[in-house]
Amino acid sequence: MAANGSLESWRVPGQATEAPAKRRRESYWEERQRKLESQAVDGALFGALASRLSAHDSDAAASASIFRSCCIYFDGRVDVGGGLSAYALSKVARLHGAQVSPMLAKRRVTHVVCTQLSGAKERHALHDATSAFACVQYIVHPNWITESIAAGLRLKESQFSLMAGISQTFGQSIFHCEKRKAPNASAAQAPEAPGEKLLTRRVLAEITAPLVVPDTQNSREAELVDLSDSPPKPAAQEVPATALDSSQETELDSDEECQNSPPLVSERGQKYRAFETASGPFQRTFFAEIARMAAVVLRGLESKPKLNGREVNLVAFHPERQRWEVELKGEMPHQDLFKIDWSEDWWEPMEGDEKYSSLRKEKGPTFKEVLEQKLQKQRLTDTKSILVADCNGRRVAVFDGQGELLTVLSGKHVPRKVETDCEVCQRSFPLQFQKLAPEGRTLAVKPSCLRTKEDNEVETLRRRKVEMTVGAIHKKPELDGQVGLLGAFQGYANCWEVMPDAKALWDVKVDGSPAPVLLHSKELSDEASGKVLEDPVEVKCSRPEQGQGLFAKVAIRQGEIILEDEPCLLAAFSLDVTKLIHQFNQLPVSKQDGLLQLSKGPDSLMSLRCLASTSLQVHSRSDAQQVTKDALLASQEFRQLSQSLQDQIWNLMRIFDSNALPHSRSEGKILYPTLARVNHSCRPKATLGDPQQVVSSKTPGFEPIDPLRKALIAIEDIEEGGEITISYLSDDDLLEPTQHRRVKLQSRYGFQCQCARCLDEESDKVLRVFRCSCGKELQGVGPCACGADVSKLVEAEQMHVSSFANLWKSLGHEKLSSPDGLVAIAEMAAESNLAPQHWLLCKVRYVLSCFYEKNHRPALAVENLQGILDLEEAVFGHQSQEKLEQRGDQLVQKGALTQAFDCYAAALKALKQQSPNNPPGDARCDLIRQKLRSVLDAKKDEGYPAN
Ligand SMILES: C[S@@+](CC[C@H](N)C(=O)[O-])C[C@H]1O[C@@H](n2cnc3c(N)ncnc32)[C@H](O)[C@@H]1O
Repeated sequence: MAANGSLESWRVPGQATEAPAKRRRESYWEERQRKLESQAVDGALFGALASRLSAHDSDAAASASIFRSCCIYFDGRVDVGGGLSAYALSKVARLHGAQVSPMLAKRRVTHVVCTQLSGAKERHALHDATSAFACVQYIVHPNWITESIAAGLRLKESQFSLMAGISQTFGQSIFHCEKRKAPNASAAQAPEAPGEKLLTRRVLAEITAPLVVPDTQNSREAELVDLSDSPPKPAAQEVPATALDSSQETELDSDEECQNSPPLVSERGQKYRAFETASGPFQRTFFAEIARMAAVVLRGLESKPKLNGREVNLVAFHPERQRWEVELKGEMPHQDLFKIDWSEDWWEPMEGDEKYSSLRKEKGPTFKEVLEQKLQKQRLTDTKSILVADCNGRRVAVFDGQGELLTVLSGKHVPRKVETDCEVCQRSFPLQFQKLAPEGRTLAVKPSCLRTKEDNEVETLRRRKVEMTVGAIHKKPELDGQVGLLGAFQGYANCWEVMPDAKALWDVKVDGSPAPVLLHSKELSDEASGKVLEDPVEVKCSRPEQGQGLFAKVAIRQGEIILEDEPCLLAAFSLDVTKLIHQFNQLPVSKQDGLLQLSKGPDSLMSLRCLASTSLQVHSRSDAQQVTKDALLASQEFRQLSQSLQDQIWNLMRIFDSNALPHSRSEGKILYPTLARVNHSCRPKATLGDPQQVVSSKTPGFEPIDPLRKALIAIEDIEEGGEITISYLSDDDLLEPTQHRRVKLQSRYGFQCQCARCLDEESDKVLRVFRCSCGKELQGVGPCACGADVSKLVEAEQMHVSSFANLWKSLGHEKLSSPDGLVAIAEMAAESNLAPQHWLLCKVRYVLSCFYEKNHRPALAVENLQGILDLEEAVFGHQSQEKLEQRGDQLVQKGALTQAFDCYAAALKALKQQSPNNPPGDARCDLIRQKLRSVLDAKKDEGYPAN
């Protein structure tokens, strides 16, 4: 086991290979790169090797720069056929100025050294060769290194290129320049994907051949494409080859074939070069922008014949699919101001393109400024609306009403809402999107496309309808234009669940259940006000003694599900430390950081019973003992860790111990990151629930709902800004006076409760009700008008409380075999001036009630239950659904069906008031309804009318 100072290094053997989150992976590779770079190259050893390769003493200074600016990645075994190993090659290459990368890092690795390409790698390389964003320049044989060293200079890669070898199998040398030059030969075999906007390879050839370079070999343009009314055409051959920029010239310089190829030049003066294969039909690799506004007419489409004759703009060529993206002309909705554009992740403005240079600048004109300028210039009239098209949230294209591109903006300049002061268009343009006609461009755009519709019946945010317009969600175009209801707020992820609404306007079913979609609050806006929805809660400082807490940012109604939280750590009560740390290590760094901020509680574990692990033998405590760090230190393995690692592990255990919650579907405890911020109150505003409704999804793009998520439900109205609290104690414990509650909280959770109820000195009055010997009722301990000695009342109270506690300890609730002990306490308490509504009497009688119910003495059960129901009413202002239901059951046993019916009805009402939307409540409601029905049936048998 590593003894360094990082939790990450402390992994469970055999589990470390599980796929870590992306950021972990990055940091892993960064770490490896750092280590690699910090390893010194043994100059004597590898210098000697280099000398042997070059057969003469190389000039150290000159040879050190042979591979300067090369970053090499060794792919697979390179010593096939008796060559040097990747290890030795990397050392000599580094000795000669190269950098070596442990992974094929994008835009970093310049040379991949390998002896052969597998089919997959070959396809990848071919794809790269046609991509505008190829990351590797050369794929070379290891001899390139050894022979360069032997020659004392960096030899031309083309002599060692594996791609050149492949190109020969095509009968023509098409891959002289490894980077960005070849058509995607392998993609010809790629399956044809369906899609409205992607045309087949045949049509691609039909479109491109006449458009850019007349193809003398395959002159089919006349029958295939009619360009007569398709302005503007890119002036493909008008700009001389000398206009090539220097970087491209460098790439092309050694390549005769490339120099002979005519360069393609866009309207904006950007330079591209087309390459061709001898074997395939004449085709070209365009970068997106050259084709962007090029217009052609479609001919010969078989799959979509009705599009034949339509004018389209070419948008981009996807070499891997051999398809063009095209834009159908004339589809821009003129009345509606907005239009969807493409998601073109691989489009970027070219270096040196003045028109687009501002897009990359940190500072520059804002979208509003540019738009205003453009609008002024254009002198738009009312009949000329503007169109704002979104490119996947990264760029916004602004068109005038005629479809002319006015400007394109990206990054910071893309606002959510555009406001213009323009004379003509004094309007604001929220960047929302409209669905185009079916053949229109409807590619996925960012999920910023949701808006809410005012729902008159239900005012709360939660119940608003959300309309998803075009391309609302990546990968889920089937939801476009559908309507759903906002579901639960997901605390940690800051997401709302968008659930299908009651009218089932969504047709999205997963495993027979509607699938939820997670969207950030900021992706949902109110149609009426244009306001982006706010998160309903925030974590902020509570009272100083309580640390942080969860607060309502909007008013929350009783019964609302405030949020649902996903589990992030899970452990059995018998905590396996190693597993806990392993789980922690698997979390994304941001989540780890969040967890480490949580409150740690006392410096001992309060709820975890025992520590056990295969690799960390730390054993248990008796139930009464608390686990301290010393228990861990008893383990030799733990002692071997560095001090800081020991502290981190101990802290993590404390955090888990003081924040984890039980779940009805789990045997252990679970840490919920947002719920861990909810403080305790003895008069709680909310409660926790385990949602029953579990949706598992096998549909790509849909996340299944985690069955272990936990809901936070308001049990009272919570005003905006109010703290949301729950009770860490049971309902029965809450019916005890402050001192008792505080002792319990201290012993179970290690804190002194500072809730409003505990701080209110008067709050116990309602629980401690005495009857003075003069017959007067006293609320709380205070002098009676009759002058009687009240200290006797307090003494008597203490005595009865401790005898009840002792009896309870010795028997336990379940083991009660006779009511005698309890009856004795109740009688004595009543004699010593405790009023019937005193909390102790109510509690004693409640236990008696349970006993009698179990022993089929319903009349006594009913009689003894009433006290605690009254006490609940007095303390909380309502009776608990559980006890009402229990009373209903007892009354049924007693045969008092009418009263039982009333009780069940009250229980149902209490439950619905508490949680009208609560999934667990639904199941409980059903149960009570069933009971109500059976009471009705029984009453019918008795001859009562069913209503
Ligand atoms: C689950 S955490 C609640 C969030 C915590 N306040 C925080 O800052 O992360 C439980 C801890 O919060 C504090 N706490 C919660 N309710 C409290 C209360 N009513 N009075 C005092 N401290 C409280 C205690 O320190 C307790 O160990």
